[in-house]
Amino acid sequence: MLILVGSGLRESQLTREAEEAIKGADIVIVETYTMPSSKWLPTAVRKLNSNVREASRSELEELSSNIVELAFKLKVVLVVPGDPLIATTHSSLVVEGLKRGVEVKVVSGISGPCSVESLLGLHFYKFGRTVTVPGPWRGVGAEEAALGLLGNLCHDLHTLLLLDVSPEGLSLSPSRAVKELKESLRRLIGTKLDELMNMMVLLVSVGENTIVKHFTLGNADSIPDVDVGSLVVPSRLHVSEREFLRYAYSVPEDIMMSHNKLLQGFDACSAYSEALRVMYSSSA
Ligand SMILES: C[S@@+](CC[C@H](N)C(=O)[O-])C[C@H]1O[C@@H](n2cnc3c(N)ncnc32)[C@H](O)[C@@H]1O
Repeated sequence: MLILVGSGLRESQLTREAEEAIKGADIVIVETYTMPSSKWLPTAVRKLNSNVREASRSELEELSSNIVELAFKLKVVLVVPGDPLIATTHSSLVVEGLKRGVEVKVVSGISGPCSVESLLGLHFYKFGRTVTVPGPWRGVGAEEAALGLLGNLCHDLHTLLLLDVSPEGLSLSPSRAVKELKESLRRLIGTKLDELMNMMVLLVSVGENTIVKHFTLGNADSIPDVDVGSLVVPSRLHVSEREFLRYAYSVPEDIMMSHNKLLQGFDACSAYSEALRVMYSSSA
């Protein structure tokens, strides 16, 4: 049997179901490479089971057919930070197991990206496509992320931007992510980017002490660095969303009102079509 277990974001978020699965496993594999802030995880898992192996990305990729093989005879548990299937590639392991007739179970965990959306108090139904800002180690620009953002703005939807994690397990810094995003937006929409410089961006790092900082696209120099974080560009904020941000995170009302005014006047759909045209013609 193969069980994918989500650990949540810290030890106190390990569910009873997760603990039982880990305790009852013949072998436990732990990966921490998808989340830079999960260094606590192997120690927490070893408190519940002594047969624990830590796997890097390449080890896990190499091991994946062995994992499925082992799961025919043994109870194999793969522990993943957050939720095991949100913004990770582990669904291929589930499919591989099912294809080969192995019993597969998934134990959900509290997820970083989901917690970001939840804790901001923004309307869940108003989130559009989630994108990842790639790190310099990928050797590609952030055009895909920029397109996703413009498409969401065109549809009046919020955008969650995840920060890429390097093969060594380091997160792209928020200020570098904004720099990459601006460079890509400039390539795609040229001077229309100037109209977005006062657009509000939120940096969110969910933890025991959740951090929410607001800044503008044009003024991202003072953003703090965090171990793990996400950026959110809200679409036009509803009054209930503004109240939440104001009372929970002290985001000033005048900043949110000028953000709304800016988006009201910005023709996001024409910027989006221009960006698509640039992308399309440069890749043709
Ligand atoms: C590849 S995703 C993995 C998500 C994981 N499977 C989960 O469910 O939490 C990792 C990205 O999610 C975002 N993220 C994860 N945990 C976070 C947290 N505690 N606060 C803010 N963003 C977080 C960051 O952008 C991070 O680079």
